[in-house]
Amino acid sequence: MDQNLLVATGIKVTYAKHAGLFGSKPSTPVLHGVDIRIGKGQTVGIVGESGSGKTTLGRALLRLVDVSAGKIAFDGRNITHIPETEMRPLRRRMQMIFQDPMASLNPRHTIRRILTGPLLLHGLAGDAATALEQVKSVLDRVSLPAACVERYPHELSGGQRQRIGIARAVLMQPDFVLADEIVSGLDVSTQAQALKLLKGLSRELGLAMAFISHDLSVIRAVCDYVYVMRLGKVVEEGPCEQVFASPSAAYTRALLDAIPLPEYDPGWLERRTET
Ligand SMILES: Nc1ncnc2c1ncn2[C@@H]1O[C@H](COP(=O)(O)OP(=O)(O)OP(=O)(O)O)[C@@H](O)[C@H]1O
Repeated sequence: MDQNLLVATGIKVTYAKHAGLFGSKPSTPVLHGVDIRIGKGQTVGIVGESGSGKTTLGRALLRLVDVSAGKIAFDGRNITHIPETEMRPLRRRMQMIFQDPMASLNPRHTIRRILTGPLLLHGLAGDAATALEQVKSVLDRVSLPAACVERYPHELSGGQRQRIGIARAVLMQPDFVLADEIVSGLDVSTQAQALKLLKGLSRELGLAMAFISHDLSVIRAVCDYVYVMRLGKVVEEGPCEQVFASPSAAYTRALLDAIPLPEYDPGWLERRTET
C-alpha cells in the first residue's frame, strides 16, 4: 500500500506581474523545482525566512495557485491540472488553517452557523440537529464550551478563534491539513496550547499535516520531518531530530543559531503549556 498521501515533484510557480504602462507582463519565478512528500498521518514542517516561498508551496499543494511545471499527486491521483469540478470533492479532504482566523470567519455569522454550514454542505451531517451535535463534540475536543456556538467571532479571544479554525478543519474529516503560520499572532502560552492540541488531534485522527512556520522551535515541537526552504528551493530536508542535531546546510545552521537558547530544546512545548 502506498504510504504517501501528497507527493509533489519539480514544482515551479511563477506569479504574473500586473501589466506595465506599455503592456509588458514580466513575471516573478517564486518556486524553482521543489520536491516534497507527505506520508499518511505524517506531520511535515516547512520552514524558511519570509519570502522563501513557503506559503506559495502550501497553496500549490492545495491547487490554490497554478504550477508552471511539476506534478502533484494526492492519494495516488495526479491532481496537477484537473479541473476545479474534479478538485471540489477532494477539497473537503484537504483543509487549511489560516494565520488570522478573524479574516477567515464570517463576522456576521454565529459559530453555530460557521461550523454547521460546511457539515451540511458536504453531506457530513443529515440534518441541523446532528450537525450541531458533531460541532459540540469537536468543540469539547478543542476545549471550548458548547455555549460558544451562540457567539460571534469578535466575542472570542484570539486563541479561542484559532481553536474554532482548528475545529472547522477537523469537522471536515480531512486526510490532510495545511497550517500556515497559525500561531504567529498568538502569545507564547496560547501558541503552545494550540500546537499541543493540533499535535494530539493529528495523532488521534491519523491526519497528515504540513506545518508552515518561520520559527524552527515551532516546527521542532510538532513535526516528524522538516523541509528547509530558501529562495524558492529546498536546501535541506530530513527527520526533525537529524536536521536539528546536525544540520548540513549553512542556511539551516544560521536559522538554528537564531533561535533563543531556552527554546532550542524539544521539551519547551511541554513546559510552556504547564505555565
Ligand atoms: N500573489 C502574488 N503575486 C506576486 N508575487 C507574490 C504573490 N504571493 C507571493 N509573492 C512573492 O513570492 C515570494 C514568496 O512568497 P511566499 O508568501 O510564498 O513566501 P513565504 O516564505 O511564505 O513568506 P512569508 O513568511 O512572509 O509569508 C515573495 O517574494 C512574495 O513577494
